[in-house]
Amino acid sequence: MTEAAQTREERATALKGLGTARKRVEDVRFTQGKGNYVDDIKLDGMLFGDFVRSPYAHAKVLSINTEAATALPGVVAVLTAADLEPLGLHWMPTLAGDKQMVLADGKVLFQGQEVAFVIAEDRYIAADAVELVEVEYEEQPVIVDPFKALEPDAPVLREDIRDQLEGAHGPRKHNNHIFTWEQGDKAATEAVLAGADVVAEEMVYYHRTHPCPLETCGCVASMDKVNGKLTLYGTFQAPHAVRTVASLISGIAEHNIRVISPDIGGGFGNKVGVYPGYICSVVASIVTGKPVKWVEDRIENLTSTAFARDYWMKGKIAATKDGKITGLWCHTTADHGAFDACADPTKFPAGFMNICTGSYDIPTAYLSVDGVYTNKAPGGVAYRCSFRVTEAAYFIERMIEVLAIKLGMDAAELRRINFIRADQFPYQSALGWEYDSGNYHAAWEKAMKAVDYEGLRAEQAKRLEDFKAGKTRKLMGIGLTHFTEIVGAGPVKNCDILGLGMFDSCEIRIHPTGSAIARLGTISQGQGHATTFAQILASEIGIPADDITVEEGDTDTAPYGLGTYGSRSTPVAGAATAMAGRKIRAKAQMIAAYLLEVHDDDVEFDVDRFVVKGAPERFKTMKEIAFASYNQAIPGVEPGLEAVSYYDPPNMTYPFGAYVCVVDVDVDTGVTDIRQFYALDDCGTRINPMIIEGQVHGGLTEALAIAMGQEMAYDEIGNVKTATLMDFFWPSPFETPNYQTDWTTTPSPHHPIGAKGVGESPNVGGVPCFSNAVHDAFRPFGLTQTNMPHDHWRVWKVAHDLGLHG
Ligand code: PCD
Ligand SMILES: [Cu+]
Repeated sequence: MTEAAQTREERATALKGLGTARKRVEDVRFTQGKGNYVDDIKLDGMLFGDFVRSPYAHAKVLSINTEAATALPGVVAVLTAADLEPLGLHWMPTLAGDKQMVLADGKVLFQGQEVAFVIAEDRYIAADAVELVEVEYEEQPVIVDPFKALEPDAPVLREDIRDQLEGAHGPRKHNNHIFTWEQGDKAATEAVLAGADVVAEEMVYYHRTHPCPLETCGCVASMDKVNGKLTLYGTFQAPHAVRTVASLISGIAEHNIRVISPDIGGGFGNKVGVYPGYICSVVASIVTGKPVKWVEDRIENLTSTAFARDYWMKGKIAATKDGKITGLWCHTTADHGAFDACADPTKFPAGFMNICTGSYDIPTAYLSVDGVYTNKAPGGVAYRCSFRVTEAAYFIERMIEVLAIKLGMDAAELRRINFIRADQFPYQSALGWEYDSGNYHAAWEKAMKAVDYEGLRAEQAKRLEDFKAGKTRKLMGIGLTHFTEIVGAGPVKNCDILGLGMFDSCEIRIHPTGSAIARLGTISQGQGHATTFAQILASEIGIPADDITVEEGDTDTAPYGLGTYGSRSTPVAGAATAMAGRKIRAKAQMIAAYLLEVHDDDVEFDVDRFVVKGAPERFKTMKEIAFASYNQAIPGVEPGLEAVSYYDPPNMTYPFGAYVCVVDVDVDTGVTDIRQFYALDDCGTRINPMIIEGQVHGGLTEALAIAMGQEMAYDEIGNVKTATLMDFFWPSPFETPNYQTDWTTTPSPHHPIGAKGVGESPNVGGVPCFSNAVHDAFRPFGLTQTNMPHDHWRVWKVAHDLGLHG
């Protein structure tokens, strides 16, 4: 037997399990253009839908005339709110407990809002017909500023809930107010602020941006009237939740709905929500009896689907004169746009913003958030961050810098003094979280050493001297960040979406010849789940990763799960995968013992086999055991080798990282040159180092985009100024710096394999790091805070306002 000749190590290597830089199995298809995306789906007789959208940000809809459009040859129907109303589908519930118009019902509330849905025989006819629909609007005053929205005489945006004093998250204090969310101890925090040696205060704005995935959102709805089954293909990050919601909204029994997320070209939170296009396509398919495809274009994606951030965070941070932080206070004004369609676990209307004490041991803290309606697109998704965690990290990492300035202290040292110490974990934060594990000081020192922090500061001082002496026009900035993420939503006890607990699942079937299929409740959008989840299993059950198929995204076959976002797949579905694997192994142990004619306890697992304790030459490989499970009648053991696990995590996981960015800023042009970026990530046990590195590169590049240019900008009458990639910054390899990646490993104590998420971390840590670098360059000239994105114009303006242009 060849297996016997191999060493233990060789056998382990052959599995390509945990820790292996295994090449992504999905890329064989993707790099050959053989992916299967929603727009690749072509069904017999398929029709195409397209939207008439509002050019105004706030207007009454006086009339809609569809005659000319309907008369165009090839047009099948034009739907308006009046057509959806009898079905009760002209409005739909949002994930945040609000409701949203599917098609304009009497008025429009943001530019790009869906007004009518044209269904035609092809995509081009549909687009032509859109132009023929005549809508009469009466413009209304527009509010794009959340502070103005709360003024006493502000126009009422949401007529439908006018004077309604109670919202989904408690009392409303104004017609444009959505909720107030409070965490922590207000009185104690205010007392600390009042008695502190030093208090630094700042308004930190995290601008509105958009996930803008390469593939826009879309779906194909196919109602089979013969068997009563609806199949819905779509770019869904949570296919099972979509099935449940579709059933609840449409009244179609859930077993008659099949939701399929095929390959997805990037999600980044954009594909978590439910959009009018999905509802309209389903209705259109039911009405016409034909499959209906709807796929957005880029402008539609940017103007109408879920945005991210738009948080105005007013902060106060208190410390002793030698820099020990004593208290943190934050009030956030959250601009949610026209409808509250924020994607957060139900009990967290501002997501996990209460992780805003960051990596620091802050004894007293208070956070309040006011959600506000404005005439902008709805959404509020976690664009590469677990539910408002990037906002929280940006806030605290800016406040630390602002405090360092006030104290006249080095910002690296200020962090060092305040980090939660390794011996304090599990750490209970003042705003209610229990951090599972961390070693911040170790990560920080490793980072400082890797970049030669002292050396960088010396170089910076020299540069400043040269600048002042007129020898250079470039300033040097050093950006620092130590972030703590919170991912893995989440424990069913406090995390649900629309009442669905946020557990996740894995089901495994081992085939007679010893290969396997694993199905999960999550869905990859490019993360490489087919590669990594097979690796978890390879280590757990001793079957090579190459012999394990991982399948996700088809609700008819996959076990129920809440999907992929918030870096939850590894913490939750990854845990389920390990647990299901352990069930397989437990059964395999019984089978092995039977075959080896010893007691169950006398065999032990050894990489890819069970061996008789003390007699390693007597063993059965997992392959042999798999076959035996189908071929032998084993007393007391059911045939077959399958297992399923539904995993409810006991806690979140708390990945963290230490980042350093070095930038050269040309004060005359505002051009910034990121000359070094060092990123140390700790995501606990590392499943696939190569995938992790790719995730970090991707997340950092999105962070670069957001910090340095990407923005959803509106003018004062609500026109979207950045609706195409001409204006919306998408970094190319040209702007993207080289990244130096590094790691430490602090396993999660409660996760079965000790892994934490990593996909979002680089964005959460990256944005403050880039931004801090730009701020740091101007620190000697008195800059404490300026708004992102730090595009060339804004940077030039900062230099100008500081008098650096002579
Ligand atoms: N320790 C560890 C961790 C992790 N990992 C890996 O890595 C990844 C990731 O993971 P995670 O962190 O867990 O995550 P997930 O859940 O899977 O995913 C999610 C994320 O992911 C990221 N990344 C990405 N990539 C790509 N390519 N694409 C995409 O889309 C994306 N997205 C983004 C986002 S945004 Mo949200 O949704 O906003 O909330 S959230 C998110 C996978 O594969 C895994 O397995 C490993 O290896 N290890
Ligand atoms: Cu977020």
